[in-house]
Amino acid sequence: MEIFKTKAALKAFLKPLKASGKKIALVPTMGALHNGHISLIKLAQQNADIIICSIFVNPTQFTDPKDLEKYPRPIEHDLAMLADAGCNGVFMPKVEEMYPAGAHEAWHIDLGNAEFLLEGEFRKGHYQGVTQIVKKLFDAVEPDVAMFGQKDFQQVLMIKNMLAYFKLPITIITCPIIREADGLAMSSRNIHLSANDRKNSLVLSRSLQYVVDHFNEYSLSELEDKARLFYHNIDGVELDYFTIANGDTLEPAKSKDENNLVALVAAKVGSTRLIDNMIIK
Ligand SMILES: Nc1ncnc2c1ncn2[C@@H]1O[C@H](COP(=O)(O)OP(=O)(O)OP(=O)(O)O)[C@@H](O)[C@H]1O
Ligand SMILES: CC(C)(CO)[C@@H](O)C(=O)[O-]
Ligand code: BAL
Repeated sequence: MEIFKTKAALKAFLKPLKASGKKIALVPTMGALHNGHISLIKLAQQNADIIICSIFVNPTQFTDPKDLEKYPRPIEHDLAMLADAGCNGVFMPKVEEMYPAGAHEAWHIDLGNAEFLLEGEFRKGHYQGVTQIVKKLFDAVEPDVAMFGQKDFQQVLMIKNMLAYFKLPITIITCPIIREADGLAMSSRNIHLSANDRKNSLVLSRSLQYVVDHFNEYSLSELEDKARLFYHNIDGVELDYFTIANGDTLEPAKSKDENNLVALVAAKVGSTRLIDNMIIK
């Protein structure tokens, strides 16, 4: 497995591979890898010949400086996991490589109204930062396909909108959420959960599963009310939102007859903010 710290070195590696017709997949990550990330690598291997994983904790998408500072960075462990999974190359640039003029580089594109909903409401500007770095990663790799996890449901929508904005010829593949045996969605931030937080964290997947399982029994607002009740009286858990939304627009669902419905949740468990979702239909 090759390791690249500069765009130039990465491009030099990819050039002959592209010339010989190899299909390239990019798996963008912020590191602190777990089996959710490895599932993206495995799916990439089914869809391309050469897999590049990027590891970059992107400062411009963090709205909370403490969150950025304490983001886990176990790089040796990450490299071992990627080598084991058969990843071909790892791109791990420094901040200066991606933002030569500094991490305050200007960027603003129209991502549509969904930018301002849900995560966009709680992490203002987050998706401008995400699309800014993903565009830079796409420019560096020029992949045929790129893999993203459904766990960041809104992120996938925003990246597709960014692709449409720049008319980039890249196929986005959305990968299912990988969960711990008890239902908690794997996430790099789970490492921050105390033993008590870890127990409390199950409320996210349980409330989502409740809505999926009882979808035919109640109205949309009853389902949301019942799901939100799961969060009442749990010490140390603070619900940001629980919503049943249209999966294309992320606007609150108006009718149970809509085709593409998804339940999405974000909650603070102890001092760790977690997100999760389940597709209803
Ligand atoms: N449990 C999971 N199942 C499938 N894909 C996942 C999972 N967790 C993360 N991913 C995907 O991996 C990619 C990289 O995500 P990232 O490095 O931010 O990891 P993360 O675990 O989501 O961390 P965070 O704690 O920042 O949410 C994203 O496309 C994300 O959606
Ligand atoms: C896509 C991404 C790597 C951009 O920094 C990040 O938002 C993530 O890990 O989901
Ligand atoms: N996985 C999404 C990246 C973030 O939380 O900033």
